[in-house]
Amino acid sequence: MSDLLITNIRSLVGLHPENTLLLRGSQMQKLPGIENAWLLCEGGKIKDFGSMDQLPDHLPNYIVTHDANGGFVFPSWCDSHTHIVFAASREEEFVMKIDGKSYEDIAAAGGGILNSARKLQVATADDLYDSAAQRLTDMTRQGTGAVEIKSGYGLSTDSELKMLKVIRRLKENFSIPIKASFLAAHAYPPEYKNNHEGYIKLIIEEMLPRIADEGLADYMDTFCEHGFFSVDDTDRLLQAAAKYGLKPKIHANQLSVSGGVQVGVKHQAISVDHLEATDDAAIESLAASNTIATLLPSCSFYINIPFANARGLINANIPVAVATDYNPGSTPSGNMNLVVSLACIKLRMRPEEAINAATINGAAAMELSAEVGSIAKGKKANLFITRPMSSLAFLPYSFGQSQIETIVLNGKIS
Ligand SMILES: N=CN[C@@H](CCC(=O)O)C(=O)O
Ligand SMILES: [Zn+2]
Repeated sequence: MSDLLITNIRSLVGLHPENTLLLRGSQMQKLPGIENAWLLCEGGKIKDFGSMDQLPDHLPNYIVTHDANGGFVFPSWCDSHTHIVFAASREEEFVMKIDGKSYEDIAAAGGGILNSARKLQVATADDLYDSAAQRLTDMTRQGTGAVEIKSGYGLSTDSELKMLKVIRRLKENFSIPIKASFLAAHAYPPEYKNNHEGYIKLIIEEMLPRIADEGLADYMDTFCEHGFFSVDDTDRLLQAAAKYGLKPKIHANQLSVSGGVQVGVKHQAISVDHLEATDDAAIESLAASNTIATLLPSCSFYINIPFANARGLINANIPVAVATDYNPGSTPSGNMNLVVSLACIKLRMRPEEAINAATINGAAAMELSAEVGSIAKGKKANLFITRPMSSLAFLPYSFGQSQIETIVLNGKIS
């Protein structure tokens, strides 16, 4: 692996001290950096960095030099909430939404998650792998360097295992860190419409042991929402998952105040995600915990639901992450640059806060912040270099347009 020296960096961004693994509340305002910098990658890791007036003059000649030419260098985005394994797009629902149907109307009409499940159940593992690999490649080209991927469109033992095995193949074939979450509790399949207990039992007694046995998941997820999985269902599922060492990362308070935040906190969830409908009780419960609030502003944008109360969460000293929620129904986009812009525009996060939420806190929401999410010696050299920009704020300001010029993964220009 040839080593890489990046020179003439206008600003090297995200230099948190090596022991910083998570930023809470007001800590998120700080995004330390070095102006006019260089950065050296060795063996796939960040070896050293400094200011251009202290550039080491005797570097071995096997080092490849890349002139950033006044661009900024950022740690890669860490996208901690995605559903990128799916069989087909759902643009017919997009048109229904334009015609005024809500997310719940579409789900009640057999669309939504059940629509994706029907298509996934008949798809081959190879086709699922190929389309997910294409999505993941596109995401890395847009600056993402670590990702979490959920099951949840299988809704049967065989199909959930099929999805998780596709995620395992992605882990094997991509060089970026990938975490897998088990989300069979995403919707009740039609055959269990009137037998919720039967489906919960199927998850607990049949799916979980097999998934744990084959080491197919890192986390347990549930869609804790009225009309989907109740607080009691979630409580039982998270308790069962804990027996197999699967920590929770759950969907909570997306469409209504569901109690999902509190049940997640009760089970020491790594993160509770969505929170578009969060109330004071949810904020209080998070403030007294180590659980991360992961906000998904491109989902709010796309399905026209309220944006999460990021300011309330940050003011309560809660760690906030942002992620894409890339899925075929509520968010058909894996673009973290857009997420960061929406975090500023719609969640009223300052650029520094939004960038921290999309890097170090996103990494923490996958328990990866010792490895990625900031520029620190010894961390994986997953970064991107922008075009020359007038300031840091130009990145989210220029929404919908990518400023990224060069991607570096494992210390190599890719
Ligand atoms: N809300 C639950 N799951 C996804 C949407 C899934 C779908 O509509 O296919 C989400 O995070 O938005
Ligand atoms: Zn989701």
